Amino acid sequence: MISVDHLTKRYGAFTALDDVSFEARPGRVTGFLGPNGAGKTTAMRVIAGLTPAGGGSATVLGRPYATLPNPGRHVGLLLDASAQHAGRTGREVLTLAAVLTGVDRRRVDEMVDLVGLTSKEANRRVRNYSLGMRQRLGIAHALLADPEVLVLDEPANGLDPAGIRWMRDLLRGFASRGGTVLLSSHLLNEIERVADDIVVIGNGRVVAQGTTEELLAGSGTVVRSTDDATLRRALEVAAVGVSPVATGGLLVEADPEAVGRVALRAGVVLRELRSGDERGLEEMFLDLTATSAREGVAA
Ligand SMILES: Nc1ncnc2c1ncn2[C@@H]1O[C@H](COP(=O)(O)OP(=O)(O)OP(=O)(O)O)[C@@H](O)[C@H]1O
Repeated sequence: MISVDHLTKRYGAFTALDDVSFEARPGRVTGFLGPNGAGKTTAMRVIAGLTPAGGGSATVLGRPYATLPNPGRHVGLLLDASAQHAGRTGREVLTLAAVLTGVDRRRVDEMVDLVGLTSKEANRRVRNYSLGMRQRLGIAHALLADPEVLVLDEPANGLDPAGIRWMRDLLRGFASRGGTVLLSSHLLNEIERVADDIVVIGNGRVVAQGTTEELLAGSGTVVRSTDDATLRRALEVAAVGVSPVATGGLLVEADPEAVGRVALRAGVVLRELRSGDERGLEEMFLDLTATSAREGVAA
């Protein structure tokens, strides 16, 4: 369990975190979303005791991280995949961490295998690792002591599609065994697929939070047909809210079955019919952070 309670953080006159409160619960993956500079890393650093809070508090397993006995055994951190000593091999990084946290060294090989690094790669110096390999090493490091809590800042960054899927399964498995996962990401679709709960942050403030289901509810149906104009008129006659999608097709405020029935009555052939969830989070994310997004500011 991670509890963040009315957290504030200022750098001079700049407010990086403004009264941020949320929880990441055991048995669940909590996705932490926000545009560049929103405050995600700052919040995670405060949670991990690396940056002092200006006000409010952050606790992990009921206590401030710094007061946990042997915190490395309880909390796996991946905050900066490039922070590992570049001159050490991956295996040395993990062995040193095992010694420091009192973990059986045999875990090192297990973790190397688990994250998909070959033995040869594990014996290579970290300075010669690709970004994806650094992330894999960082995940191995975070999991080494078999912690109850994972705090991961952009762990999918640099992973290839197979790696992203692997990490998704790994995090789901970790949570299903009762673990707590807090992960930040810009990959909205990825968060949508992996997270049970979502916290959206913009300009240092929490702008939305809830279960993924709650946040995506009511995101409607996306439909494409051979005659969108006719379908649109038929939907409007049926008093259903409908708007065009920039990339083609229509977004309809009704479930897929209702849309399919209207299309059937109108004699329109459908080419695509799906729940709007997939684009829902992106729309929500862009809407909620519109005032803080750089592109919005520049426009
Ligand atoms: N040590 C610092 N001194 C001054 N400002 C800082 C410091 N650390 C972070 N900031 C500022 O706080 C804000 C939040 O930064 P943070 O790194 O938490 O954002 P983020 O949401 O993780 O962004 P990104 O997605 O780009 O990594 C930014 O405007 C950043 O410039």
